[in-house]
Amino acid sequence: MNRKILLISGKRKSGKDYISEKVLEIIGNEKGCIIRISEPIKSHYAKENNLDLSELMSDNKYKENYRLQMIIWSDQVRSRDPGYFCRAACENGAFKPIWIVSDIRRKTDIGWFKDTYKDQIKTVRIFADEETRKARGYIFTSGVDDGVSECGLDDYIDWDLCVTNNNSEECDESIQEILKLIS
Ligand SMILES: Nc1ncnc2c1ncn2[C@@H]1O[C@H](COP(=O)(O)OP(=O)(O)OP(=O)(O)O)[C@@H](O)[C@H]1O
Repeated sequence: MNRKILLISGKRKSGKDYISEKVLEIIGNEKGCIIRISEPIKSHYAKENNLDLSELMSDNKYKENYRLQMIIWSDQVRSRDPGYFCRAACENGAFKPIWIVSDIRRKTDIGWFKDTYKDQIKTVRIFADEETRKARGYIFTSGVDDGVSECGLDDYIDWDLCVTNNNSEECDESIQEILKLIS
């Protein structure tokens, strides 16, 4: 199947999930789906450590408590197989023609998608000011915000589209730009 695949990246609380959900609302569930690389990371991690997966999947403190440990554990898995979580995440979207991958964090993620799906890929970077991100609950965490999962794409310049999401006007404009990429 020839797909359109959006790879969405941005710092913590820049609004990756929020914008991905809004784009999906417009595209519709028939055509599109959101793929989260964090899903297989969380489900495998929860299983191994006997944790509550629904709490890990939610946008709350429980997830933040485990974020650093999950990063360390998932890096160990990635060092053996860089595409492991990307491959597992994509199994969830098999039959949909449009995929929105809402949590691209590493050059190895982009590399795996480009190698696997070639010119079906469009990359998007979302920017939000630190002040805005703080208002959304971002608190600098050592080991997370200075690590590769958060900074690995800071120097990536090959984005198909860069957008901002500091307020609802910017968010609406950004959504329109993203939709143009897959029209
Ligand atoms: N344009 C917006 N208007 C109102 N609220 C927003 C907007 N963008 C994001 N938010 C809110 O900010 C919070 C963080 O957004 P979101 O979870 O999408 O960020 P994220 O980049 O996916 O974060 P993380 O990397 O931590 O998963 C959420 O509560 C979301 O509802």
